Amino acid sequence: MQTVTDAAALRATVRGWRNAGQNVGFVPTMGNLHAGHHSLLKLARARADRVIASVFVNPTQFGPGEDFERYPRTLAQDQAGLAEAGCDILFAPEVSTLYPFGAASSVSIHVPDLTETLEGAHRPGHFDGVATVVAKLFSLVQPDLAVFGQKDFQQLKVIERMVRDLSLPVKVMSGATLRDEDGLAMSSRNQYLTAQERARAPQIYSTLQQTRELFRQGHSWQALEQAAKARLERAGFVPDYVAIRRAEDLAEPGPDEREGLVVLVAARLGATRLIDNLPFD
Ligand SMILES: Nc1ncnc2c1ncn2[C@@H]1O[C@H](COP(=O)(O)OP(=O)(O)OP(=O)(O)O)[C@@H](O)[C@H]1O
Ligand SMILES: CC(C)(CO)[C@@H](O)C(=O)[O-]
Ligand code: BAL
Repeated sequence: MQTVTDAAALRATVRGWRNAGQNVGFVPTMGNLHAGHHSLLKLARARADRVIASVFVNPTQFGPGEDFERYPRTLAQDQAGLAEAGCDILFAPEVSTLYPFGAASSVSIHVPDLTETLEGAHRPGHFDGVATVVAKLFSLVQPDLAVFGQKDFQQLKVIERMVRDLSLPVKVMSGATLRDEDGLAMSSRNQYLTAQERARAPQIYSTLQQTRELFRQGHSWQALEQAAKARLERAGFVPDYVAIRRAEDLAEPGPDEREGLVVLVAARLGATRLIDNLPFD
């Protein structure tokens, strides 16, 4: 596996592959890779002749006071894991490659509606940063398909919407959320948890599961949101939201709507903010 930092070198290699009739799969990440990322790579590998992963801690998707500085950067370890997982190129650009005019002066992509709620409401500007950097990465890598995790459910919807609205020639695919044995969704941020917090963290997933079970038994989604929030608070979390939404567009369901819903949560445990979700169908 080659590690490439230079955009022209990346383009030249991709052009060579294309001339040889090979298609390209892409897995964008912020690094500190775990089995969840590797599962996305495997999906790309199964559907593309060549696979590129990117590692880039994107400054424009972090708000003031968020963890941009302390976000774990483990490039050597990531390289080893990606090579083993059958990645052809690791693209690890400098900030100046993605933001030639500086991050603050970048062209910015705003996906309306979908980004005004949930993560977007609690992390203002976050999805502008995500949409912008993903569009830039797509432009540099020019993949035929790109794979994103369902763990970042709203992010997946935002990217699908951007790709469709801008007619980008990329097929967006998604991979299921990989979890530790006790149910905690794998995430680079889990390592911020103290041992005591780590022991409590699986209650996010058990709360999602209980919410789905009670929904299937006929409880109303409004009552279940309140119950799940209270349960998390009792367990020592500070929830930003627990929301039952339409999976398709993240809109609030109608009072009697029972199909195609998903429960999404973001909650703080000490200094760590965790997100997770569970589709009801
Ligand atoms: N547990 C997981 N299972 C499957 N995909 C995942 C998982 N965690 C992250 N991903 C996906 O991997 C891609 C890169 O995500 P990212 O590098 O932010 O990883 P992360 O571990 O979620 O980090 P963070 O803690 O910052 O959210 C995204 O498409 C994300 O949805
Ligand atoms: C898609 C992404 C790589 C853009 O920086 C990031 O938001 C992530 O890792 O999910
Ligand atoms: N995995 C989503 C990226 C972020 O939280 O910034």
